[in-house]
Amino acid sequence: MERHVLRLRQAFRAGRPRPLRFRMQQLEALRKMVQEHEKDILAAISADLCKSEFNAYSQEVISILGEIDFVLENLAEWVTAKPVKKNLLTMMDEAYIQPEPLGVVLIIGAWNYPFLLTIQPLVGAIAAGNAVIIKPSELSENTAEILAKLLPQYLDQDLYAVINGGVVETTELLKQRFDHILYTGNTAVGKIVMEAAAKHLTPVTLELGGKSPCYIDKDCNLDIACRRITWGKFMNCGQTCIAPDYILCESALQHQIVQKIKETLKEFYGENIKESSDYERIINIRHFQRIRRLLEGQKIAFGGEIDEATRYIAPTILTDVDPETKVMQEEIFGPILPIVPVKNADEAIHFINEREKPLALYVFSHNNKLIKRMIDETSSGGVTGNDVIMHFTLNSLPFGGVGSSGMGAYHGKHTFDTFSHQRPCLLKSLKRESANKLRYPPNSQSKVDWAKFFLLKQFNKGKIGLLLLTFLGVMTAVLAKKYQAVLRRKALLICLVVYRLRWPNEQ
Ligand SMILES: NC(=O)C1=CN([C@@H]2O[C@H](COP(=O)(O)OP(=O)(O)OC[C@H]3O[C@@H](n4cnc5c(N)ncnc54)[C@H](O)[C@@H]3O)[C@@H](O)[C@H]2O)C=CC1
Ligand SMILES: CCCCCC(=O)O
Repeated sequence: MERHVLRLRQAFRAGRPRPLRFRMQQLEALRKMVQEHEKDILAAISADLCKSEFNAYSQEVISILGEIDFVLENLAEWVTAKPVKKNLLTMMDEAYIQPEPLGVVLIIGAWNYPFLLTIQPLVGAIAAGNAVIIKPSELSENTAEILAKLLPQYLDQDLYAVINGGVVETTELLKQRFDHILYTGNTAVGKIVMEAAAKHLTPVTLELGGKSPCYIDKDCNLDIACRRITWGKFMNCGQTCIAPDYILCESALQHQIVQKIKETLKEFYGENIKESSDYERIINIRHFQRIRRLLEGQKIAFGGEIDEATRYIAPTILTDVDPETKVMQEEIFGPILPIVPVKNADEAIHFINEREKPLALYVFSHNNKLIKRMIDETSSGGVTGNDVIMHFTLNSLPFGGVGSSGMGAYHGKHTFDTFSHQRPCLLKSLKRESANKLRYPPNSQSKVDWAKFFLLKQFNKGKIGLLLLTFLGVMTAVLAKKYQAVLRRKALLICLVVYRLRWPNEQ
């Protein structure tokens, strides 16, 4: 592990990933890899998740190609230094923020969208000028294998490496020093990552999980709500971090919801869901057993069929769920949809707020004020109103968690910012050294008064005042340059007179 990190750090220190042209070339090469090996990538994702190649493309590959195109279109602007507002003391200086790469960064991916959740962070890490180690999840072994095979063929091997392995290898890797770690996975491991990172004071982005609530108001378009919930809940066999984990609604709505979801499932997956090429399977036996145990003691309103041999669990809806039962105590991360009856929105807000902050919140209602109220009175990583999951697809929105659902965010420019240091730069002029006497010892009341003058907020507030002052400042500089010290004192005296007139009582 150490030699991988050392090799990348040496290449980073040599400045290799820094030039904009180089970054663009690497991103274009990454796009070329995806295009030239689309079939291999789709086959790997499909094998890992029993997923159709159509679904593998629309859920993962298309997002990566879109992300690369977006970054290539905007990167030249992102890397450019950004001038900032100045004050009177720096009026004649150069002040700006320069984004700079952090160094060698680590991306740890998860298995449920194994290509998307490793490559999307990689795009931003390359764009920001870093060297990158990727550690795909060992549970999606086919995707991990294809990444290890293809990336070195397209990207600079001294700057971008894939290290495969499970807990042992990841634990070893986490002993190394990185300049940022972006981890996607469960909250328990997120704590392990953060603990390891703390030893090196390494900043982390933790993309974790949680139980994302979905409140259905009695005043909503129930047909549309049930269609969209069905899509987001049962996509990838429920193995989506921002899938609606459970529904909160008035008890009387449950039956209609079950019926409408049942009809939608038939429309989406046909009479025999198990035979549908659009319905995936649970990733492994361990997760299959875990999810099956969540069904114990529950009232199954629809579904419930399971087949261990093929790791099939039917889309299943539970009604009148007791919040104290196991299915409501852990992230489901599977095709089980509990409905927990609440009296109204107040009770729903209370229910949500007495639990850990979720990764996503969903509210379905015709009443926009109610949606905004639920947003204002709860907290979550992100929100989609009258739909589910879709906030993930808009890369102008930072995607991430809060509290136990994670910290930090990425997507689009937010990934570039996550993997950059925003460096403040001030280039002072060597002129008007005399003005610096104000800050040099010995100090005095007069110097303090001048300091107030230059830094006093109220004075800067008035546009006229600022314009006048700028004019006087420029005049002072011009006069000082042309007529030496004599006039300079007069110019400064003029400033003082103006200041005293404007604020006669200022101490
Ligand atoms: N916020 C987000 O964007 C996403 C969050 N998730 C969350 O991830 C979870 C599902 O993924 P997991 O089963 O955790 O994926 P996983 O089992 O693949 O683990 C994720 C990564 O952590 C590593 N890992 C696992 N145990 C470890 C340990 N003890 N020490 C060091 N590294 C370890 C694995 O090698 C893997 O690379 C769910 O909670 C889901 O909500 C999943 C996808 C996206
Ligand atoms: C296509 C949506 C992918 C979202 C990543 C996740 O929630 O696991």
